[in-house]
Amino acid sequence: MAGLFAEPGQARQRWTVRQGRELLLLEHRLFQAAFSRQGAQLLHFQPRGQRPWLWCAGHWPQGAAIRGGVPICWPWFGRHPSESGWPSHGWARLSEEWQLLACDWGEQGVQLLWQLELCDWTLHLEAELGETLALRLVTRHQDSEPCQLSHALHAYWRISDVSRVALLGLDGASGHDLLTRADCRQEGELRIEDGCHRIFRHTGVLQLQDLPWQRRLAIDTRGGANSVVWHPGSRPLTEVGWNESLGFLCVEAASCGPDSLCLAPGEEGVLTLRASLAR
Ligand SMILES: O=P(O)(O)OC[C@H]1O[C@@H](O)[C@H](O)[C@@H](O)[C@@H]1O
Repeated sequence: MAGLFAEPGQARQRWTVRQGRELLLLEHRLFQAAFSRQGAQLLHFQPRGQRPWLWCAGHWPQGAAIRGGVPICWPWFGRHPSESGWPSHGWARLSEEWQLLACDWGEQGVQLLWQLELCDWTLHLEAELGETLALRLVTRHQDSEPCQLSHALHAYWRISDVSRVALLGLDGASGHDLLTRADCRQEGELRIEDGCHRIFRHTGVLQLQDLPWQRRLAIDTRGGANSVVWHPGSRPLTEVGWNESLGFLCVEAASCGPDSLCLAPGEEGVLTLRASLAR
């Protein structure tokens, strides 16, 4: 996101266009942040005096999802359960139809409300940015029948080097390892050797410890059913260089797989993700 905030005297909130995407830039006394309208995706968040908390790829392919920040996976996570041609992780992160309904400034931060209406569905993303970061995704539908939903806030956390960080708070948690296709149980801290894709049936306040950067982020995945940890390891990612991919680890809040939701008419599906600097 280098250069986005470089112009002196700019407004504290403004729209700009980068790589064909409409971006909302926020310049608050406590932080800088950027959202793309596509996907209502928080791409950048940096409290003053700190390193950025979120990683984002330098190149954003046209007509595809932006890899980085906090993509919203919705209304399904991963592959669609029955439609093999439908896009991975759903439509929300591809849509440019998101509307910004509110952006309220205060001394302690900014509260934003984004909305996407799609067929019978209404999706809201509530964001509270200040010294900490909080995202809340709320799904409603108007169908007369129950609807299936899986979703994730697929955050790409920026780190010094994926081989040098540890994720704490999952000791004893069980889940499913999608790389080995076997159930798994975490013992002690989680370190990434060559890739990771585990869906834990556990949520909590996880600590992403980054010793080279002397930083520990507390990532709160409570509010969903799962914590997901993903890194591609040596598997190449389209248009992301090898060195670039060492700089993130995805730690996500989700409800997916066997923990997907079945929303009765009028029922809301809610997912939250919060982060703060651990003291
Ligand atoms: O590559 P995408 O569609 O942005 O999703 C990110 C990753 O999400 C994970 O859940 C998938 O298992 C990976 O295969 C995928 O690469």
